[in-house]
Amino acid sequence: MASSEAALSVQELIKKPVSSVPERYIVKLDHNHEPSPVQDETIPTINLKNLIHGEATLELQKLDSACRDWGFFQLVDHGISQLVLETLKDEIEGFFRLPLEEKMKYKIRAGDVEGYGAVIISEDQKLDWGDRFFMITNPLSRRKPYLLPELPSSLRSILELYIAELQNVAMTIVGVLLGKVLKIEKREWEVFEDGMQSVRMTYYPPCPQPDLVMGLTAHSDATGITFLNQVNGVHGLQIKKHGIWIPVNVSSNALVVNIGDILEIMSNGLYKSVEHRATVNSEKERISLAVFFAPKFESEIGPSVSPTNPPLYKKIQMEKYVEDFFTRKLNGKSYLEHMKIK
Ligand SMILES: O=C(O)CCC(=O)C(=O)O
Ligand SMILES: [Fe+2]
Repeated sequence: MASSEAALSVQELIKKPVSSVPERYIVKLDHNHEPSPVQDETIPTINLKNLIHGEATLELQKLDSACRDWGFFQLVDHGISQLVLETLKDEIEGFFRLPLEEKMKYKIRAGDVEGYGAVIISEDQKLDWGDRFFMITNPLSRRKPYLLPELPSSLRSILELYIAELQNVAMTIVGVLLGKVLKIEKREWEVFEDGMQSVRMTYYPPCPQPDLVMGLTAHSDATGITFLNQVNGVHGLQIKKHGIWIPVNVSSNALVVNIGDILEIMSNGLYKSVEHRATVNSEKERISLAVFFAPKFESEIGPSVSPTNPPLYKKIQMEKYVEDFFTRKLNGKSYLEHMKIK
């Protein structure tokens, strides 16, 4: 196997028993070894059914404070059936079990960020302990013909069903947050309808020295709102609160939802796009599926402001924003910093 291929797949790397982690994956981490009073805290739970039907006002207040204080919540009663979630799990597990040659058909091509594998910018770059598959799924015109359309058909159909259902859930939540709570005019947030949608599937193999590596480097999501499905129920996600990394424990079948940079911008800083990262463990593989929603490429993104609420962020064309973002490496919240009016 050529060295560039070895770098593409941690799953391949650990097929031969390894007792120590190769240098390229070793990173200095601020694991919180000291007990901290906030470590017992956990992200709020929001019930989608209640948000729509039941005690909507109470649930709406909970959602509003979750997005202000945490930037994260777990969503239950989201309406996505057990059957869909189980089929999705089987299909994604099956995909990562395919031989490397099969997965390499989808490998990231030079200069691109979509496809299977790691985005390698330099030879001395540290690598995450995880194999990723990232692709844009909407608008249809942006789908790379050799990615989603070429996936095994059973995986493709369940993914398409899942992302179509999530699109509705995302629209409901964006409508509640920006429309009902923040009273932003519909024309400003309906840009999420038929907007940019992308998907990242990640396979994190068990690691002999999990404290030396990172499954996914700390970052905030550049998009609007993200739905994370812990496909095989293994935990590993951590979020940064008051400078401390807090592990996120999710109930089974709940989806983790988080505010991305664009919703932080549109809410003029009221809702927080919080840094998060994925850790790995020595026993169990972990699989996650993140679906990202953002405004249409033709729209302009910027904060909704009033005379008493002056803008804290710049305005930018969505097309330009995506282009700028994809040319940078994931690095904390650096891109959002660049959008701030100083
Ligand atoms: O796998 C995870 O838990 C986190 C994934 C994530 O944050 C991302 O794909 O942006
Ligand atoms: Fe993320």
